[in-house]
This record gives sequence, structure tokens and C-alpha cells, in this order.
Amino acid sequence: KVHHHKWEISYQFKSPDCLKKLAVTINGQTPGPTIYASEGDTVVVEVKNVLLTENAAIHWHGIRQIGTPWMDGTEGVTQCPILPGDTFTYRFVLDRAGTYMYHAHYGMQRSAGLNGMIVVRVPEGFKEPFTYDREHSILLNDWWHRSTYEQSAGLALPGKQFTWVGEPQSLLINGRGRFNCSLAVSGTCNSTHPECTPYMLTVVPGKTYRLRIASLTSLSALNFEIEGHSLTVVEADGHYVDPFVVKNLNLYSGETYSVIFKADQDPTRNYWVASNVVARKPGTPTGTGILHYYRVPRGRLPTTAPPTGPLWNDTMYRFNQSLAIHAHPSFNEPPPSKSDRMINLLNTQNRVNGLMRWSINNVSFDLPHTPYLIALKNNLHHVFEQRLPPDTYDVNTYDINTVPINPNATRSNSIYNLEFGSVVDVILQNANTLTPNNSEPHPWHLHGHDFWVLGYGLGKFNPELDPKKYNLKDPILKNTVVVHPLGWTALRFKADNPGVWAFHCHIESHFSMGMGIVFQEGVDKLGRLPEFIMGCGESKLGN
Ligand SMILES: O=C1O[C@H]([C@@H](O)CO)C(O)=C1O
Repeated sequence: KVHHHKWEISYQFKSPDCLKKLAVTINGQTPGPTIYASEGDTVVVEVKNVLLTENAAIHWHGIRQIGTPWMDGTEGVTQCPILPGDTFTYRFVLDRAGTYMYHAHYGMQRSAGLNGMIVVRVPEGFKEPFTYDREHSILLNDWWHRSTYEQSAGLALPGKQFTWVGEPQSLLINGRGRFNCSLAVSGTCNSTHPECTPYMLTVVPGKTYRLRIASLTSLSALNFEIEGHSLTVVEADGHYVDPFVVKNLNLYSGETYSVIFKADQDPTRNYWVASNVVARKPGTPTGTGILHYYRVPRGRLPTTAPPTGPLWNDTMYRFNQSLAIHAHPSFNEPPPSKSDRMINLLNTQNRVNGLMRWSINNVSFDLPHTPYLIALKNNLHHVFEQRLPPDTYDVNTYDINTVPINPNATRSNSIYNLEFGSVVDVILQNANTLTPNNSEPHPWHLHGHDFWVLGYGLGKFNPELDPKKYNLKDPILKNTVVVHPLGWTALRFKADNPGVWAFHCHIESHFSMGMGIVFQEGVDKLGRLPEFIMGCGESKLGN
């Protein structure tokens, strides 16, 4: 089946948290419309950019783009940006059932509101390993009042002028939050604006619900909770997991989960649906929605206080929840027992020529002007640096527990060449930032593949001992995984999807400050590239 969508991307005045500001919308909406389809279906999205003065590109997060790497929507990697006034038609196959997302992949445009969900149902006749009466989707986000232009310009200021984006003003649940209007300039905030009425999830007592929960935050790690109701986690990033019960669920930007819950509490009252910032000192009120038992008046707020979530700095709580996730026994696809290559990636905060940057093995990433996919396929070798980036860092001497002694790094747009069909291990190693006694979690997202999560650790990865503790029996497959503060995460994937694929921190400001790398594999296996991805830099049409 083929699903056709026509989208117009434009700036509109929106009040997602009651404060009016410009947002990037799809057909006037933020979040954009949810795409519903089934496994194996084709989705065609005609994207018309009517932003007038701003480029665009849309990434289909979690969709592997098998055989269509030019549809990945990653500006600078797989395509030229969509120019104002232009229409770009994305066309791709939904390779697997599950919960996915889409969002802008150009500058910090995702934070301006260009985001939404993709729900891929199982093919007819297929039985999922759980049952439920109804399902709903929940997209979590964080929201700033400063424009993304002001934010990215502030991040690029030198020395002491560097201006961090700071904590978000609001947390949004399905695009709805609540700013305290008494703190706003008069006339800019309307606490009764229909766009900021809390999200309401109506339930019938005794029924069972599947919630597809996705996080597209720009910065925040979140904890999600439904007051008084336990959640059974059944799916992560499109893969069934061995069900486990939680009171609340930690989600990092770029992750999706399905949870099952039963409306089995006192049906004469409503309950809070809540999201809270974790892993950074919160400066944002709890994001709230309402779980509405259908006989209770819709607008009746719970008289209880909204859940405040676990302690924000309880790293062990989040670490242990990461460890609790295993592949579902009936859907387990164990990884290859050995890898062909190990890439050890040290994550550090640096200063490069006076600018605050993030680096991987001391290289801070810059996107090229000519997209890699076109450059590689058409032998335009001079458009990005040909020297290969390092596979490791100085493992023996680097102290991850202190502020780097030499915070300098280099900027580069060089990329990793993976042998087609090889098995690659990546160790993400976290470290102290430029602030004493501080390390922040980073959610890493890989385009074009799922990877097995072989293990997590706290402290420095030990290449002799830690691989012996890998879970090779039932690790989950994911496309986004967190590396915990001062910890490491080990993953394995097969480089079997011809194309060029970004692998980066899903924190919008961190990627724009260089926190990412790019892999290429099997580009020689691709046929002629479509011309509509070209036009920028040296990728002139017809090249
Ligand atoms: O990139 C970042 O910058 C700030 C801080 O380190 C400097 O203000 C922060 O928390 C980040 O994640």
C-alpha cells in the first residue's frame, strides 16, 4: 500500500505552552500529523518548503532506508537542503512495524517545532506478543522561548560570550505545555489559549491501553509517569522487549517505547500524566497532561500534586533501568559473536579556537557543504577532508574523571569508511565536561541501522575485561542509546546498508557543536543517485 501526504512547512504563530511565538509547522501544526501505516507499506511525502528564507530537510528517524539512502533526509550527509519555494518528495518503505518519529535535520530546525510521529502497524495476520484494547501516541518534547536562531548564534559566540541554551521553559506532551503567564511580558501569554489546554488521555475503567511514547527533546532526558498506574514496557525503538514493569520510564531524546497499562485505579477521579527533567539540574516545571476516567468531568484536575519523578541526579536509577531491558525471547535476534572492528569513541567537551565545541576522539565534527553521499558516489574527493578520523583515543592516559588538561581539539568533516558487510563494535566513552565534577548523558542515534546494545558500564571501559561481560544472548536492538554520565555503552552493528549514515548525539545543541561522526559503507553498490537530492555546493545537477 502507498500512503500519500502533502506537507507545507511554514512559520506560524503558535502557543504550545500558552506563550505566543513563531514555530515551524507542517500544514499549520506542531507537532506535525502522525503518519499511520503498516509494515511493508510505502510512504510518499511531498514536502513543500514555504519558509521563504530558510532551508529544510526531514529525517525519518528509525526508518532504515534500505536501498534508499538518499531518502534519509539528513542535510549535508544524504541530500542538499530543500530551498524555500521548492518541493522535495520523500518516498520510502517502512521496513519494520514499530514506533518511530520524523523531524527536521537541518541546523536546529527540529527545536523550532518540525517534528512528529510515525506509527507502523504489524502486517495483517501477525500477532504481537501482548494485547490491548486501544492505543494512543505520546510525543514528549522540551520548549524554549528564544528562537532557534538566537540559540545557535549564542552557541557559536567565542570565549566568555558563549551563550548556553539553558534549561527549557516548558515540557510539552503532544505539543502542549503550560508556562506561568504571570512571568511573561503582558500580551504575549494567554493561559486559556486552546493550543495549551493539557493533553487528555481518556480511558474506560478496566480497559488496557498501549501507549507509544517518543521523545524528541532538544536537550532534556525525561522521566515519564502516569500517576498511580504502573507501566509494562513492551517495545523499544521498534523491537519487542521482554516485558518489565516500571513506575516511571526514563526516555532520552531519539528513543521510543511502547508501554501497556490498565485503567485499574479509582474511576471517580482523574490522574496526572507527567514528564520531568532528569540528569540535568531541573529548571523547568513538570510537564503535565491528564489521564481522564471517562465518567469524571473532563476538565477536573487531580487534587494531588503532579509526580516529581526520581531524583534528577540519581544516575544509578537510570543506569539500572537501562540494564533491565532485554530482547523478547520469541523475537530475539542474537548478534554475531565477534566483530571485525572496534571503534572507541571518547565524548568530550572542548574549546577550539576559543569556541565551545564537543568532540569525538578530539575531532569536532563539521558538516560539508556538498553532501557526502553525492561527493562519494560522484568522486568529488576534494569537498571533504580525506584523512580518516581516529578509531580510538589515548585509552591508557586519558583521565575521564577530571576536566580535560588540554581541552583543545580539531574541527574536521572527515568520515569513517566501513567495510561493506563487516561487523562493527562501537564503544561510547563518556567523560567529565569542562565543568569540574560534571558529566552529562548523551543519547546517540545511528541512521540507517539498528544496533545491539551489548553492555553499559560506569567508569572507563576496560578493553580486556569488559567485552567478556557483554550480553551476547539477548541484547536489545535499538537505533538510539544513552551513554550515562562518566560511563560507557558498547554496541554492535552490521555495516550492510549501502549509503552514508550519521551517528550523533541527539541533543540538538550538541550536534550543532560538533558531537557526531559519519559512516560510509558500500556506496559503490548504489545505482545512479536521483538528481533531486543535488544542487548545492559542487553537487550541481547532472554531476
Ligand atoms: O554544551 C553544553 O554547555 C553547557 C555548559 O557546559 C556550559 O555552559 C552544558 O551544560 C552543555 O551541555
